[in-house]
Parts: sequence; structure tokens; C-alpha cells
Amino acid sequence: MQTAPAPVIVAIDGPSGTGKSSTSRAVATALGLSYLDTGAQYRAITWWMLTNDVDVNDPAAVAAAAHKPAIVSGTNPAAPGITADGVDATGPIRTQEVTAAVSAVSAVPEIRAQLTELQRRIAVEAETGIVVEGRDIGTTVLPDADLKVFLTASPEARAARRSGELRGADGAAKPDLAGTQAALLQRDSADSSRTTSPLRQAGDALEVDTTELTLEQVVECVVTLIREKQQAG
Ligand SMILES: Nc1ncnc2c1ncn2[C@@H]1O[C@H](COP(=O)(O)OP(=O)(O)OP(=O)(O)O)[C@@H](O)[C@H]1O
Ligand SMILES: Nc1ccn([C@@H]2O[C@H](COP(=O)(O)O)[C@@H](O)[C@H]2O)c(=O)n1
Repeated sequence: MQTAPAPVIVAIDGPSGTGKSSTSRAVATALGLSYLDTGAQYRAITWWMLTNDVDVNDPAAVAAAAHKPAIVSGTNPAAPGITADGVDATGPIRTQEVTAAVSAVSAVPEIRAQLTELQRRIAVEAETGIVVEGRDIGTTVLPDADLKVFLTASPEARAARRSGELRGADGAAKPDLAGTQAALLQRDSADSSRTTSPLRQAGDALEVDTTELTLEQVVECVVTLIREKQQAG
């Protein structure tokens, strides 16, 4: 009798705009795995704070409200929605207002403790395995992941990708590339310099520089790495 393969846990981390979400979703789809966007969870809790008049620049106020919203994440890579207190936040979490506030909220230790516990629970429950993406998955959330990948790309490439995305979203004129790049780097700097669980490459993570790669090439590379790990046992 054939036994089912053990669930595989994949951690994908990296700075903003390096392709974590696109790659993780495509890899999960290709291999029939679940998918978890932890950035969406930090965005959802930030959106809830903004909507409920919590001062996101007051760490004590954010900490006091950390346990209040119930965050529920979809793990289907084809449609990974998210709700905060039962309200669909999938669209609102992508606004500029949330993007500008999320690093301050995610730096608060009580917020990180809350979401880290939730992320571990979701990963354990994934029947066939899961691809989890974020900033501290390989270092803190899932240090025993079967495979850890750290995606990078030049700031220029990341800004160009993002500005194309922003233009496509609302049909507006091409946004200022320099401004987009500065905003990306500012968020990376805040995420890398916080005290609790900063953005960092795990010692045993494989770095994949995506600057000169198409999305398809990155996906193929990660799928190959996972298959190699599975074959190695
Ligand atoms: N290798 C690639 N080549 C070209 N474009 C890419 C590549 N990877 C991702 N993209 C595009 O770059 C943009 C950003 O990708 P994505 O949202 O997956 O990055 P991210 O690392 O998850 O970003 P963030 O951390 O800010 O959420 C998207 O428009 C995506 O389609
Ligand atoms: N594991 C994580 C994931 C995300 N964050 C914070 O959320 C912000 C938004 O993430 P996106 O991937 O949706 O851009 C990010 O800038 C971090 O502040 C985190 O701290 N840890």
C-alpha cells in the first residue's frame, strides 16, 4: 500500500516587491499546497486599527487592541481572501493608507505574538503542506520548515514591477518611479530595524535573486527545490 507523502512546509521571505506573493501562490497551485500570505494578516490588523480609530503610531494603544480583531485567512492559492472581525478586508488592505501604517503596527511585539501563533496553527493544519510567505517565516514562525527561500531583487526592478502594477490597477498615469522606489526602501528599512523578529534571511535559507528572472523562471526554480527536498527524503 502506498503512503501519502508527508506534508511539506515551505517558507518564502524577502523584502517588499521581490515577488513573494506571486511566486508563493503559483508554487502552491503547481504542487497542490495551501498558501498563507502573512503580510495580508499584518495589513488586516492594521486596517482594523485604522477603521476603529486606534492610533497606529502609539505602540501601547496598538498592543492593547492586538487581541481584539479575529483575523481569518483563506489558504486557497486561487483566492486567498482575508476577514477581520467577519468583515471582508481583501480589498481595503491594499490601500496606500494601510501600506503606510503597516510597518508601525507590525513592529509591536503583542501583534507579532498574536499573528505568529495563528500562522503556526494554520501551517500545522495544512493537510498536504503549505507555502507561507512573509518577512520572518524562516527565522521565527517556522524555523523547522522543509525549505526556506529568501527572494531578493534590485530596488530598480522592484520599483518598476510595482509601478506597472499600480498603473494597471486604476488606469492612472505611470507613477513616479523614484517615489515608488523610495517608499519600498523605507518600508524595508522599518521592517529590518525593528527589535522583534525583523526582516532577515535565515542562515539556512537559499537566496534567489529574481532581478533578471521572469516570474515563471522563479516559480520553476522554487518548484525544483521543493521536489529535490522531497526526493531527498
Ligand atoms: N520575476 C518577476 N519578474 C517580473 N515581475 C515580477 C516578478 N515577480 C513578481 N513580479 C511582479 O512584481 C509585482 C510584485 O510582486 P509580489 O506582489 O509578488 O511581491 P511581494 O514580494 O509579495 O511584495 P510585497 O512584499 O510588497 O507584498 C507584481 O506585480 C508581480 O506580478
Ligand atoms: N511575516 C511578516 C509579513 C509581513 N510583515 C509586515 O507586513 C507588511 C506588509 O507585508 P506585504 O508582504 O503585504 O507587503 C510588511 O511591510 C511588514 O511590516 C511582517 O512584519 N512580517
